[in-house]
Amino acid sequence: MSLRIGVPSKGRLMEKTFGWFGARGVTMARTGNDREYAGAVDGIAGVELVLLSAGEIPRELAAGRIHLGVTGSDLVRDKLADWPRQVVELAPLGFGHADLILAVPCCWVDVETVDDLDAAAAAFRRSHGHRLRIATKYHRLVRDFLTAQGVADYQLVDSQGATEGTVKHQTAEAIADITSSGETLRANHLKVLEDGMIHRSQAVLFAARTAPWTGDTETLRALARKLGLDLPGDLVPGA
Ligand SMILES: Nc1ncnc2c1ncn2[C@@H]1O[C@H](COP(=O)(O)OP(=O)(O)OP(=O)(O)O)[C@@H](O)[C@H]1O
Ligand SMILES: O=P(O)(O)OC[C@H]1O[C@H](OP(=O)(O)OP(=O)(O)O)[C@H](O)[C@@H]1O
Repeated sequence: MSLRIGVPSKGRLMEKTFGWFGARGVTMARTGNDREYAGAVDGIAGVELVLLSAGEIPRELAAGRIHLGVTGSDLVRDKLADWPRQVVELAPLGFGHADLILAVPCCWVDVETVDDLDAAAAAFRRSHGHRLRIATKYHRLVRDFLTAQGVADYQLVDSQGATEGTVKHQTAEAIADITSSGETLRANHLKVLEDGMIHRSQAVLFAARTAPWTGDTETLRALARKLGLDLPGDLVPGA
């Protein structure tokens, strides 16, 4: 058996993950040609690198097909129901920062807070005959946030990309999406609600509660020592 660790297969998340492990004596690299999703780990025995889409890592952890995985804290919370039952956060990695926010058109001068949005949503339904539409790919996080704020008079519209454009294209009235520099929001004439912060995300090293740890306990202990991590007592009995 080997301990399988899932890492984003491309872009900044992959490079920064390689950097984080490399700084702790665990060298990760892609192998083969540019398009081949194969990887290798040096500096510790018994660890297998699995290159995956960041969005699929939560599901692979929950299924126990990988033991450890690096992905955004937003993706784990959105893709897994009751995520703390399925995975454990071993370490925040200090990169991949992005805020999941709720935003409305800048020209909605009376809407600055979630309460204002609630009032606007009720008025919108009365005048348009259908619920105000919020475009997002983060369905679970947005629903949970709005439920906690007592907002119910809306509908979610699925948007898997270019979400800020949905308002201009009239497929939604508001959006919930990731922002980092704020450039895309500004360019699309959208403003973040004052209390519209849904989740502050960053890349996190997660461990799967359901992975078959038996046989990999030694490797896990050695890796945790190398990375300077404390393992939660209930993750692997005896580790
Ligand atoms: N500016 C940003 N834009 C989008 N995602 C960002 C940004 N900054 C950090 N992130 C984080 O990166 C992660 C998304 O990564 P990525 O887009 O590679 O995933 P993905 O959608 O699964 O990719 P793909 O399916 O194309 O492989 C999320 O956790 C997100 O919070
Ligand atoms: O605040 P900013 O620095 O402008 O970044 C935010 C934008 O970046 C992401 O989009 P991405 O480029 O990943 O494309 P997408 O629209 O396909 O998700 C995100 O969905 C926002 O649209």
